[in-house]
Amino acid sequence: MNKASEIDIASVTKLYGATTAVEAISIKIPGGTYCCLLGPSGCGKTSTLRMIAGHETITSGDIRLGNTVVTDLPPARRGTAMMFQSYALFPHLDLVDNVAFSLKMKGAPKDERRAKAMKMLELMELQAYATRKPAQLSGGQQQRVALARALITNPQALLLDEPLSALDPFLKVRMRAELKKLQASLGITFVHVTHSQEEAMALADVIVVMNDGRIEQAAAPRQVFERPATAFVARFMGNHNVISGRTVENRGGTMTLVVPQGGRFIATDPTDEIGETADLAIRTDRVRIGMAARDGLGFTGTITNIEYRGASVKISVAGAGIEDFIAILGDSEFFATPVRIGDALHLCWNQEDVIVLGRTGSEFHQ
Ligand SMILES: Nc1ncnc2c1ncn2[C@@H]1O[C@H](COP(=O)(O)OP(=O)(O)OP(=O)(O)O)[C@@H](O)[C@H]1O
Repeated sequence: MNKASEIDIASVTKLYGATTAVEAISIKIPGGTYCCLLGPSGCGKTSTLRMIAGHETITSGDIRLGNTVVTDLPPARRGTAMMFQSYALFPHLDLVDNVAFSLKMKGAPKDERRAKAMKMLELMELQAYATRKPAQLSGGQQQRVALARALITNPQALLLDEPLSALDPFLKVRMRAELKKLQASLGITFVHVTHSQEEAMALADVIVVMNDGRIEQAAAPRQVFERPATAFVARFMGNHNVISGRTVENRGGTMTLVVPQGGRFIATDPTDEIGETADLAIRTDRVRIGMAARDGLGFTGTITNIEYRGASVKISVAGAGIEDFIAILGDSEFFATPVRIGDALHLCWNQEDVIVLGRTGSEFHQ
């Protein structure tokens, strides 16, 4: 295999007529990284992937792979390979011919391309099915054929467009582990488009969260989850409450206080300097029930819903101008003192569990 190459996306914009699909995004994906482009439908993930592959023209900006600016190169000359959502296998060809297809296009002799295709099928543990047609395989096996077909060109980067979406949930989790293993053993860069937070968290070294054609945050999964940069990222990653609050300067430094609309300051000191309003995130599993601790922040509301989830219980509370605030409690904690819908409940959390969020994605730092 080739040495893994960095992918440098520099101020890349994609317009389709009047529609801005991707707006001046910049990111460097280090060589050998498993990178997931994550975001809701229409945020520009696929357009970004297709521009890296060369299947879509770049309106402005440049893409570099290793030392080569590939902006104007055709797909076959970029050193990338693409695996499509639908696998795009040829139904009338057997597995060997499917896998060998791109070598045939390049004019490789028949013996050579069949030998290489067999090697790729062996890598994917499909050698026993070499003479079958794609329709005679399971979904997971078809996916491995598509991988073999993409990897036969010895790419520096493999580009995967929602590669797991056609699989049932059980197979999805299994193939996810296989993709991760494959990337680690090949050592090449994988760029994987997904709208599933869970998939991105499980696979990626770097998650690029996109929204409305822009990058909201690009960081390791743990950082994206524990330190979401914006309200969008916190909401999209899930398991966070996003509320409005104010930073307050006091003698001990900056402190963040929650100011529910129409409610009151909590744990504030009259001498404190009230700062700007900001969005705050509080992880749902960091919320506790009961009286506020001395430095504890919180509010009292009414329980609007309770969902049993096995190991945990999800409690929704509304009050103090906050419409829907979620607390996830361990099952034993919940059942020790069970509460019911309609009960009043005090929720609290610690100062160090408050994350101050940036306003827009423009504050993106690598
Ligand atoms: N060929 C096209 N012509 C016109 N508009 C397009 C075209 N392809 C994409 N778009 C628009 O560009 C925006 C970004 O689309 P893109 O497919 O990149 O998003 P996505 O995040 O991959 O979405 P999905 O998850 O639904 O595939 C959308 O508003 C989409 O409607």
